[in-house]
Amino acid sequence: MESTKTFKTASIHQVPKDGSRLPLMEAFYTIQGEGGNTGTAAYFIRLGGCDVGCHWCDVKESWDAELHPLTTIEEIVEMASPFPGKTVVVTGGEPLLYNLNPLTSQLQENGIRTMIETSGAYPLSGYWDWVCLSPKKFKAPDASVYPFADELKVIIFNKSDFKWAEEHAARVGEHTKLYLQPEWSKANQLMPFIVEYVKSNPKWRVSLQTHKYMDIP
Ligand SMILES: C[S@@+](CC[C@H](N)C(=O)[O-])C[C@H]1O[C@@H](n2cnc3c(N)ncnc32)[C@H](O)[C@@H]1O
Ligand SMILES: Nc1nc2[nH]cc(C(=O)O)c2c(=O)[nH]1
Ligand code: SF4
Ligand SMILES: [Mg+2]
Repeated sequence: MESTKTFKTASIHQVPKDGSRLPLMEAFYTIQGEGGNTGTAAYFIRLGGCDVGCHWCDVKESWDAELHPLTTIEEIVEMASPFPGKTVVVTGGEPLLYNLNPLTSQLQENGIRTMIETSGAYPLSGYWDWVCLSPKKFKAPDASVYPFADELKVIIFNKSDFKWAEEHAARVGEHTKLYLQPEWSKANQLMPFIVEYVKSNPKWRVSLQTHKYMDIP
């Protein structure tokens, strides 16, 4: 089964507020590499557009929404439907820039579980089976998003980030799974500190970007 697809459409656009078309950067069937669902098959839908500006972002090509073709949600759902994993991860870019209600309701109507990767910088839209909240210093999460987080995944870039991680952990629900994930370019250097932190603070778990070690998308 083909796992990637390229698109050709106009590039300058305004994303409609009704969520009927979304700027699609790429979509691919792979293994969820991070967080609580690591190791499970999922179809990733990567939407273009992000104004958070993390200097270590591993997908800066996503930031400019206008580079990514507006695609109807019918087309997106049709592309996702054949894959046996029956799970979609909506990511970006920052997917909460957009109204995700129509996309997620159509996915769920087609028997597909819906998961999101978000910084939480904007209020939640969409109907979700799993919410991964990954807060950022550069644009704090909207307060309304914390209660919906199934997992909190904090990126550790330097040692002061552990304290910052605890501030966010204090804001999520008691059933939210807590993950510390090393920033990729500093992972080797940071791992010993993350390991010691989790050993001393066992409410946290380690999350690695396992897809990068597996050399898959
Ligand atoms: C590219 S972001 C897109 C979704 C959303 N904008 C967000 O930040 O959650 C997907 C995930 O990758 C993480 N991530 C991005 N760059 C990373 C890096 N250099 N090292 C480790 N994790 C990274 C983010 O924190 C987020 O959990
Ligand atoms: N395999 C794989 N797992 C992922 N988990 C979160 C990702 C993301 O970029 O949102 C991601 C990704 O890009 N690839
Ligand atoms: S919020 Fe996500 S997509 Fe946006 S810059 Fe940060 S890591 Fe990249
Ligand atoms: Mg990624």
